[in-house]
This record gives sequence, structure tokens and C-alpha cells, in this order.
Amino acid sequence: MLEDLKKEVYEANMLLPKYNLVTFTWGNVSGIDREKNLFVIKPSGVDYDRLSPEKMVVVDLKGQVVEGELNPSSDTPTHLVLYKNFPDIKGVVHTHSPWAVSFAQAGLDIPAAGTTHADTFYGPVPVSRPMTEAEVVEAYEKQTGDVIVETFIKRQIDPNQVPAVLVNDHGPFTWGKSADEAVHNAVVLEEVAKMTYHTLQLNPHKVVMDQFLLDKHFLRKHGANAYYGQKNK
Ligand SMILES: O=C(CO)[C@@H](O)[C@H](O)COP(=O)(O)O
Repeated sequence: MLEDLKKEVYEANMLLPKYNLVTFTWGNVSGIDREKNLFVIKPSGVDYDRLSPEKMVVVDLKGQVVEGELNPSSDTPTHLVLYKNFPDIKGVVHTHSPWAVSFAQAGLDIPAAGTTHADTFYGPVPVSRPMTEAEVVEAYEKQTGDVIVETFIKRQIDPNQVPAVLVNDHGPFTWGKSADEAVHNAVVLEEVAKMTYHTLQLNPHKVVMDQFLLDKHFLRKHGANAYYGQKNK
């Protein structure tokens, strides 16, 4: 079942160590088949050099394993919440990439400090609020997904325009129209986190891109149809 998607998700997972976004078995990538309403995710606790397409786990939208010998990633409930609430996405990535984790642990958004950021994230990358003790104790991974969705609703951020979040005290999640695109966004997020840290160290008075500059950049990059299409959503 879903052999092609398993191969795609396996290959996307292997990009995490390749781009130094994870250490040991940290992180995970999933991809969804929106017609079958099934998603494929990395197995939990398996070293990347021991992964294979056959070891990927298939999960339904109730969170039940429908195929696979191994346990699905411990972050499966978070991926599930994102697939249910962000209907346009088809791939999700979680990493512990150090610069993005540093912003997440500091409880800080990554502001749009330049075009490298604005090329991928059409606005600041938000950090979620700290989770309550009850949320952490009850069902951390599911609550993580709920807090991510809450962040985007409360701050009126379009997840298609800012395909990333910094989970407070934890680390980044990114997403996209495929597992590969979600990994691309995770790589850009880490680069941008590093650049922005240094930018703000060099110039603490740096004025980051406001919505007008972000709009101009989006319009320049994607054209008027895309710009006004997004605005009229
Ligand atoms: O963030 C965490 C643990 O805090 C997890 O994302 C691990 O980094 C990977 O867990 P598995 O996917 O292997 O279950």
C-alpha cells in the first residue's frame, strides 16, 4: 500500500541528516495521500541509516496504524492535527535544527529580516505560546498540534504563506505541498534563523520587513495574479 509515497517519505527523511537538521533519531518527516486519507511517517526511534521505504508506517486520520511493523513517530499526533487543520498541505517535517530551536527555546518569532526569509516565509515565523503543565502532561504531541493551529488562527496567519512554526521550548515544524517541499522549507528556516540571529547581533536596531515590504516582495516574486488571488482568499 502506498509504495510510491513510502519511497518519497523515506527519501525526504534521509535529507534531514544530509542537511544537518537532526542528530541521532531526532526529527521526522511524513507525507499524505489526500485521496486515500492516509499518511506515511517515519518509524519512532530508528536510526536514519537503518531506515528503508519498507519501514515507513502508514497511519489513518484517526491516528491508527494501518500498515507497518514498527511504531510510528512519537510526533504522529502533531502531524495528524496539521493535516486535519491545514487542508492544502501534503508533507510535514519536524527537526531539532539548532538555530531554529534556539529561537523556539527563547520564545521568539523569527522576523522577516530580508529577502532570503521573504522568498519562503511571507511574514515572521511565529513561535507558539508556552504549553500549560496540563497540556504537557495530558497528551504532549496532540496538544503541540493544537497549539500550532491556535497560533495561526489567533495571529491570522495563512499556513500556506508561512509554512513553518517554532514550537515553544521544543523546535520547528514545517510543511508544504509535498514531503520534499516541507524539507526544503525546514532547510531554509534553519538558514534564515542563523542569518537573522547574526543580523540582529550586528545591528540590534535593524528594521525588519513590514507587511508593505513583504507584499511588494510577494508581488515581485509571484506576480499580481497570485498576489491579488491570495489577498482575495
Ligand atoms: O522532539 C522529539 C522528542 O522530544 C521527537 O521529535 C524526536 O526527536 C523524534 O522522535 P521519533 O520520531 O523518533 O519518535
